Amino acid sequence: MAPTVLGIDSSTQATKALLVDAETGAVLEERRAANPEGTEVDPRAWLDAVDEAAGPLLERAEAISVGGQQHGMVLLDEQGEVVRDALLWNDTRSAPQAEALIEEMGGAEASVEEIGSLMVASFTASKLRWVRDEEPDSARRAASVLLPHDYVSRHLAGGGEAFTDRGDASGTAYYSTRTEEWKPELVELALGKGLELPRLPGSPQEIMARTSSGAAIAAGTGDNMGAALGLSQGEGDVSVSIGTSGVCAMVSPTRPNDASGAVTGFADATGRFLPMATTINAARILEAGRALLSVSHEEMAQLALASVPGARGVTLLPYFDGERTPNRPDARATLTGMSTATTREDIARAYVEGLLCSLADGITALEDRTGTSAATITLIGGAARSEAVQQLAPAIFGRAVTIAPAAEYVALGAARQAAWALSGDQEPPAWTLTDSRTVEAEATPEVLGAYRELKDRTAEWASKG
Ligand SMILES: Nc1ncnc2c1ncn2[C@@H]1O[C@H](COP(=O)(O)OP(=O)(O)O)[C@@H](O)[C@H]1O
Ligand SMILES: O=C(CO)[C@@H](O)[C@H](O)COP(=O)(O)O
Repeated sequence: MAPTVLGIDSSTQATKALLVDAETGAVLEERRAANPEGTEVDPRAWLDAVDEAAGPLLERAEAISVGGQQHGMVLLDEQGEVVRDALLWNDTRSAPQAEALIEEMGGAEASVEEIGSLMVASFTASKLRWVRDEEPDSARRAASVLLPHDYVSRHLAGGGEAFTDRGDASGTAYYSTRTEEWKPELVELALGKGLELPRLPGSPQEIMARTSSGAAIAAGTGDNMGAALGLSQGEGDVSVSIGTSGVCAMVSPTRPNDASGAVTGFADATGRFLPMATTINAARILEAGRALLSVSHEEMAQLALASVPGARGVTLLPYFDGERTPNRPDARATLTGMSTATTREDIARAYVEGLLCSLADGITALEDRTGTSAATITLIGGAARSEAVQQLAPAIFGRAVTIAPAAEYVALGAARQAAWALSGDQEPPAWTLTDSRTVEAEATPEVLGAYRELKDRTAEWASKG
């Protein structure tokens, strides 16, 4: 019988666990548990969630791996106890600290040279600087810093030395994607003192630890790197994930280099790179629309599809919770173009179009900055289940879109990494995705045009204060 492996996704809204056949990638069982709301979270809640979701499956797995939301700052003291709540990727309070660090590093180009990306409030280093500035007691007590997936992996190993991987490390802003090493001097720059950092693997398929019952634990990775593995993406393939965050990611053989900050230059979990354009607002745009209209997901989709392209002049710039791409941490959403004839259908349509236009800008930025046209574009994530998103994406992106069958691709990617560690092979196991379908539609460039016009106009307002 083929061995079974366990892939875990500790993402912003939930922890998901998949028990998977290591040879074929077939999902044998799936469980989930909710993670706490908010951008500042007690990380011990993720351990309860992983116990609930993955606990009953652990004994059946020969290898395990954890994908997790990127960038979150988990600060621990000398005894390994939590110093303060984790600040998550979507917590924008450290925006001034990110600006200060860019300046201290020598400017935008120097930031990209050192860490592969332009520093923003999402990155762990800017959160460390915020702690230095605002909570000197926490800074004094802190002895080590972990990412969410490292913290969960260490729990499954029953404690001991923490470990991570190059993919998730590349989102900290104290790791060099050029030399593939930690940059402890950047931790010191950010926090005013050094911290212990998790061990990095020698190879992507290294077994980093074992559970108490002897199952191998792989290095794990950031959730977006996990999704690329779960989709078995090749070079030039683009995934568009619509979860809490909106992520356009392309697997690339070359180290990205974008000082504008539109595209971050992360590493992937296999030895390649994963340039990404990431938004803070994504699935929750539709949640906000649903709340406003008091409808279910399905009704929201049907309302949106009952309107017309451009929502009869209504345009949404969906920066509800501040935004990261473009870098407008203090922004709020703007809805324009309403008349007394505007209907519920038009509002629903504007919300779906606003979401898709922000992702279309992400795809354009990725293609521009990498100089590579997307070979394929695959939609994944919770809100990719929306019928309206599926039908309107090809019109707004102006090209064919692949709809992957609804599945937890981050957890599947973690399972693939676990199977890889178990086999010790040079390459991850070849798992094939079945049941993907391609959707096409007539392009509606005028919708993206209206969105971009509003985006430019509000940038002017922002710069005028
Ligand atoms: N049919 C649907 N239509 C629109 N949004 C949906 C649908 N099903 C789930 N979602 C949204 O997907 C989001 C969760 O997506 P997911 O990719 O699991 O997020 P994360 O990985 O950030 O925890 C939730 O905000 C939920 O409302
Ligand atoms: O900050 C980023 C990527 O840089 C986010 O994509 C987080 O990794 C959270 O992802 P989800 O929970 O939305 O999947």
